[in-house]
Amino acid sequence: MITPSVPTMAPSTVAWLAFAALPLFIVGRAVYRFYFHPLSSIPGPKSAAVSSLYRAYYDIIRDGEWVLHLESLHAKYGTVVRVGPNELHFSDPRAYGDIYGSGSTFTKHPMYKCFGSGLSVFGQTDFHVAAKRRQALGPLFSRRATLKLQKEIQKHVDKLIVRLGSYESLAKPADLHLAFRSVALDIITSYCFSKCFNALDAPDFSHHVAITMDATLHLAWVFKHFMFLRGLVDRTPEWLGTRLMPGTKGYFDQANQLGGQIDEILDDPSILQKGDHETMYHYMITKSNVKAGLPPVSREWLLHEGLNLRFAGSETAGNTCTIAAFYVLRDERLKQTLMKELDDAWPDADAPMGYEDFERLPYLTAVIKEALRLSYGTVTPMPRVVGPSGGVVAGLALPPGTVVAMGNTIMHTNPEIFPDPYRFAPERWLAPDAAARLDKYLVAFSKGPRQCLGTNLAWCELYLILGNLFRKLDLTEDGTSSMDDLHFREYFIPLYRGHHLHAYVKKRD
Ligand code: HEM
Repeated sequence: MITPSVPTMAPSTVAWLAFAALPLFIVGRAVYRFYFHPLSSIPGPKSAAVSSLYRAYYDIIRDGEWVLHLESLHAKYGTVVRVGPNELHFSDPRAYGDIYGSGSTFTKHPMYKCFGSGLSVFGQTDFHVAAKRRQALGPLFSRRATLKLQKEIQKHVDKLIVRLGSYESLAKPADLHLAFRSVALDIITSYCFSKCFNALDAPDFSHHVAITMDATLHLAWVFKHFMFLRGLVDRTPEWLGTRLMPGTKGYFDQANQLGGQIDEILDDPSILQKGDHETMYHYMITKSNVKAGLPPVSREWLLHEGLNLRFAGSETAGNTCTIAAFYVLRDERLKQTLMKELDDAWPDADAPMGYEDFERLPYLTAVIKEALRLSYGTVTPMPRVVGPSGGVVAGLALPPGTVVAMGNTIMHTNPEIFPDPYRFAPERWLAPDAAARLDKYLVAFSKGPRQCLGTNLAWCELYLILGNLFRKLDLTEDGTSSMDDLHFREYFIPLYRGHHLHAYVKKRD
């Protein structure tokens, strides 16, 4: 039988055709996105509607300037802006509850994988898996567990005060920003792993993990837009990775330190019984994991969880303390009011004063709330994806798959909720109706099913650090800080561009 010959094309012809079709595809897709996409009626910049490179430009080339740019977009286009081909950003406060609130079933966007801890609670995009993992790890961060481990936290706060106190005789200012990051790092590592990083021991608080974080985070935005690079780095041997991208050194250092501990525990889980207190390992290996119906724990999963807890728990708390100290030290009246409240409530500074005692102090509480408001928690609007049956945000019906977000910065600087929003004013939290009126708009820990898992621990830490600091030390800003120092690059958390806050220190009785 004779088979009819099928005309074939030379590979070079196929390549040429594909090459010629590419511009057609790009133009065709741009026309679709601009004129026919379900979001085409939503206002926004034309280039954002046609390509996600618009956002990449602000993230990577402009070095974390997206949030700054968002403000101008809302000023120009209104309360809802199309900021990407399939993405909307909102500034209407009602949107926050719809996107993140307790009734929301929107999932986290896959971009969360860019941080390299995709197996952790934080990195879980699937709603149900995340809920199970939160259930397993949650008890470690309950209020009861935090109160029980308060002594552990206090130990590191005491060390912070001693280390800062030593600057009195050195007659030079202390770098408070690094000091706060260091104490937060020590608290979180000893709380979660029972193995402290001892960052407070580093000369001038210059622990390499606290310092290298900025470089590591910069890479996250490169990975976010070019996710294949994340996979490549994860498979690259450390010696090559750190040579090609020196910014990954901090990540590898932490992964090695934590990985060593994980290996020891996986080799012999019985060593967990010898520890001083319960850690994330107790909850993930031996306790609720099984009950929650989660798969057996792996080395990689423990590593991702550990790296994430370290990150989530240290930079955020450190930044909040920096913002509190920055504003308190610039305003003598505010500083004296805070110190007087602490002196009256705690006349003998050698007597114990715990978390629950500090919680009863209205001015300190107001200072912390105001510091949370102006440090924002996360500054990148946290992207969520509308589920298969569609959704409604601030009254707007949205098709399945739409990416939606509303940044904490936008909420916290809304002048109708917080008049004169860039002024640090603890008094706004002291009005009789403030709790009912304002608390719901303080979203530094986010809201709903994916809100911060470490909220109790964070509050405890903030009370103990700031309460002890302003009761036991008299700090005077060294005269080198200015408001410009608070300009930040937005890399999920704020990375402050300016000079670190420094202060001269005197001990108080
Ligand atoms: C002042 C301190 C803190 C602030 C302002 C803060 C803020 C936040 C915010 C805004 C989120 C939501 C992120 C998102 O959805 O993309 C979050 C999530 C999270 N935080 Fe915190 N956080 C703080 C401290 C802590 C501490 C001490 C821990 C404990 C180790 C912690 C653990 C977590 C975890 C595990 C998540 C992920 C929750 C999930 O995805 O379901 N955070 N945090």
